[in-house]
Amino acid sequence: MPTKAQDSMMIVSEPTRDELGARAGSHAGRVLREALRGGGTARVMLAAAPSQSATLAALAAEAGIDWARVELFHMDEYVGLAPDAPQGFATWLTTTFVGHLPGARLHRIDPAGDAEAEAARYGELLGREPFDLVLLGLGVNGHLAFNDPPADFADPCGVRVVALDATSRRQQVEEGHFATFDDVPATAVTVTIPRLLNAATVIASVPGRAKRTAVAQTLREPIGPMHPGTALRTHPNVTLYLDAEADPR
Ligand SMILES: O=C(O)[C@H](O)[C@@H](O)[C@H](O)[C@H](O)COP(=O)(O)O
Repeated sequence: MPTKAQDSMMIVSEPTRDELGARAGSHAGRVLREALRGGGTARVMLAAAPSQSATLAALAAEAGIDWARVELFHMDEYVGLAPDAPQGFATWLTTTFVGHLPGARLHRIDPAGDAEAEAARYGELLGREPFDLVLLGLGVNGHLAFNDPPADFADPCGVRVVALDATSRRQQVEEGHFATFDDVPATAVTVTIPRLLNAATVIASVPGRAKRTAVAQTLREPIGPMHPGTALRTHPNVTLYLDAEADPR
């Protein structure tokens, strides 16, 4: 499919979710092989969500990546879940992705315990070095990680505790992760937008009809806090992978 620039963002539209994943995963594989060339390490920031499944599956199948030299982080976690709860984002990532990669290390955000202290700890761990690669999705409300609108594009903090808005919590019920709205934790630890976008390469995987409005807003609305996804247009190296259902054009 043709690609097209929107502001500085490249857009790749594929017919299906699996084709989107194959294309985004192979892009991520190229970025990682390049980052690892010369024998160093690479730092990768991950979203943990169904929209990422096809991309992560394709990336896991990529050849020539020494996962023992890749440090993996995740961008958000619910507050108050048991550390092994199936809804936990670190647990989901371990089961679907990291557990299949020999030698890969995921730095987990701990959902139990003192959330403020955990946000501070994780922020320290991330430090200020840019990520080599960020793989992210877009919420139904346009969020990046758990930065719901209005999102702070200039947050001086790297990781913080946030209240989840109703759309974000409903999305989790609609996707089948929780039985009821009240079961979805009301707060989360999230990497902030400036820290998330402090990255050499950002690959956004956004499949599905439920995301079409959020994609349209991300592409067309003025850049600003009410549409967190518009922050992607401020970054020089973002590729947005869509499937036909998500593509509003
Ligand atoms: O899961 C995460 O790590 C992030 O909180 C979130 O930003 C997510 O990537 C989008 O909400 C898309 O989520 P879905 O794939 O569930 O639609």
